[in-house]
Amino acid sequence: MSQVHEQATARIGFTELVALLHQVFVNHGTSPEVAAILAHNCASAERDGAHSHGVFRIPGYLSTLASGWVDGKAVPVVTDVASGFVRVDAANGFAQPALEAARALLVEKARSAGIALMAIHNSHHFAALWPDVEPFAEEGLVALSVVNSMTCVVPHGADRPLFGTNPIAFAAPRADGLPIVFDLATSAIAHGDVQIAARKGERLPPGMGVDSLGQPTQDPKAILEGGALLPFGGHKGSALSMMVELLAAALTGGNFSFEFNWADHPGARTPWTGQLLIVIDPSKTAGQAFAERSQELVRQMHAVGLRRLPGDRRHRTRAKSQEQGIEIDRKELEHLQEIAGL
Ligand SMILES: NC(=O)C1=CN([C@@H]2O[C@H](COP(=O)(O)OP(=O)(O)OC[C@H]3O[C@@H](n4cnc5c(N)ncnc54)[C@H](OP(=O)(O)O)[C@@H]3O)[C@@H](O)[C@H]2O)C=CC1
Ligand SMILES: O=C(O)C1=NCCCC1
Repeated sequence: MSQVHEQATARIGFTELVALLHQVFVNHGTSPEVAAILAHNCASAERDGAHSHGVFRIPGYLSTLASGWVDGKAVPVVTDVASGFVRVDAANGFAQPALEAARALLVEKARSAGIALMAIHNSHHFAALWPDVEPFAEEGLVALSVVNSMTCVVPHGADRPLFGTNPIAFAAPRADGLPIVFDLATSAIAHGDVQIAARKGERLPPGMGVDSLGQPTQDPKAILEGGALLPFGGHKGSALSMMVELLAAALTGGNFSFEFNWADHPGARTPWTGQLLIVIDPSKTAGQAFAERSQELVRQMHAVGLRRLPGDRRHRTRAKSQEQGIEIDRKELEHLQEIAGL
């Protein structure tokens, strides 16, 4: 006897997913302007297969909004501090609207001075970092960004967690291709991927984290329930994570990953920290040569046998999503439609 099984996944177009998420955010307390920015960011991550920061994050966004921990209607305050320095108070809102509010000024400064820095504080970053840097490289600029998160990583040589998973993202233009972009947590694995593994009942590779007794474990639940993550690459990743705390928190006026207490806001999930962006106009130092030089570097990397550049997997997934629609868990999609009121 044949059985008809419902497909486990469905496909949705990018514009449709943005519209759906926009409605979800507005229904849960954000302004339409904030909703537009978050919906685009979250749908872009899902489109590119960056699942740890795509629609998987929606329940976290919504419980955070419901808890009152973050202001979904915050209006960022932009201060033009100096020739190469923009400061943004995100006003206890999400980081991406703060970046959007100051983007034009940052680009103008980078183009006139050759380099400009944006320091965002009082902000919540709950997303992938590459969407914050990639657009700059698409307009010929080099961009670097760091953001700190919440305490869950044991510094190399220490006994207890202190750092966040603290990602670093970099983007640079190249002559004959998409910008070179990497975006990586300084922990051995992103917290989001540990949550996804726990949900799926999968074990992690060795070297990712420790249990509540500080013993190495491959059980994601043991990491999430009283355990902690390790930095990638031992003392090297630990030093980079420390740098992220200094740049994203101490330099911006934001919280260190260990400095906020969300106990009064049950359901809150987003870290209330800071973000730093540095944007460079390479034409000021290298003329038009920079994009040619970065292209040459890629050519030589391929010549020595490299098959995958950072960003290649994402761009392949993006192309497939654009052709066939974004593949998404059917139940998750139905839930989003329900909470969007459709
Ligand atoms: N907001 C926050 O506070 C935080 C956000 N995050 C986000 O979590 C996400 C995941 O981070 P993480 O798990 O470290 O990312 P990954 O380890 O999956 O990937 C890191 C980078 O390396 C590239 N890459 C991966 N494998 C290879 C390979 N075999 N060869 C060449 N390049 C490769 C990726 O490109 P590709 O994408 O093409 O695979 C990506 O640019 C990031 O977007 C990060 O911003 C993490 C921590 C905190
Ligand atoms: O995956 C991670 O690690 C994080 N993502 C969003 C913010 C907190 C940490």
